[in-house]
Amino acid sequence: MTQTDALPDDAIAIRGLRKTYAASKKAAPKTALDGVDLTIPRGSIFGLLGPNGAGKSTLINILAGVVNKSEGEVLIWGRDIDKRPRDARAALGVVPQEITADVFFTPREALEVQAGFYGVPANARRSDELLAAVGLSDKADAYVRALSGGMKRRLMVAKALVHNPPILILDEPTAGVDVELRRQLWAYVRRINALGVTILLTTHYLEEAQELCDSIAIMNRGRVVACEPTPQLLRRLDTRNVVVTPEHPLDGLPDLNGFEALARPNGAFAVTYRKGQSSVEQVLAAVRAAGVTIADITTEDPDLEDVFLALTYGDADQADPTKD
Ligand SMILES: Nc1ncnc2c1ncn2[C@@H]1O[C@H](COP(=O)(O)OP(=O)(O)OP(=O)(O)O)[C@@H](O)[C@H]1O
Repeated sequence: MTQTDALPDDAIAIRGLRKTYAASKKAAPKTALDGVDLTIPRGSIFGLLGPNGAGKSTLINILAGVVNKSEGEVLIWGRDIDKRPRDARAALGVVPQEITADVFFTPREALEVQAGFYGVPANARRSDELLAAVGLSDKADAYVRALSGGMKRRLMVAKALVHNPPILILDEPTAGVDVELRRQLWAYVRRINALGVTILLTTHYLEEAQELCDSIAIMNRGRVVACEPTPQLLRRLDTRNVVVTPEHPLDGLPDLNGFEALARPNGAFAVTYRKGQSSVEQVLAAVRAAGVTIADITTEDPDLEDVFLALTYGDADQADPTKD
């Protein structure tokens, strides 16, 4: 980060981003990003969610300079990746998905080598500070091969920060990590964010996005289908389903005086109501008023998964994005 740049409001600003991978002998051209607009505010922990094939890796790889975009504008820390590619990339630290361990180095050496690679002068290096930030001070001189999986991941985070980038990208940081380790890693991500680093993370785990991120964008089939502050997204969850199994099979779905019924297997139907506005009692009254004798009822609280599915798979006419 150079001192002369004013702090931008947006850590990353993306407009009209498109990417079509060229056809190969075996495959037709593939549009991975289909007009993405995304703004990641400075200082945030921003989550990018989406099913396999949604375009998350393509987007991250364009930011990292590994994949060329087809169209659109990308500013990283206010720097256009077409006009100032080196400056733009210098503002990023990227932690890749796979653990890459430097088995012959100690964590401190690994950070020094990485700093050398980025041309960080010796007097500006802060290996010890970074090791402390990720909780590896007491392992500074251990062999990396002796570190646990979680420690190696934390070392990778420290390595991505050696050139003091204002933005850290974490690609699936906790894939395959157990719950305890996941929580530990989240704590380190929060700590780094508190030090002023903007975080962009991709994840398949809704729980992770919900816990960690102040804003969440959901991608599907190369587009952003939702982008909201996390509490706003969670407010969409202010609903509950009542699942009713009628005593006798119905000819069709009952008319429930304003409530909508959706068919469920085995002759049951579900009614969704907003918790603040109605109650189970009102739903059941409408069901009885429609002449339905109730054999059984259950209630369900939807979670982020339901919002996610509704947003990403809601359009039944579209092909499943996970099937190429
Ligand atoms: N090098 C490539 N050549 C051709 N098509 C590609 C290439 N890389 C990705 N794609 C296609 O682009 C689409 C988006 O893939 P991408 O990897 O960006 O999605 P993703 O959201 O990161 O998925 P995942 O969570 O599985 O990593 C997919 O249909 C994928 O098959």
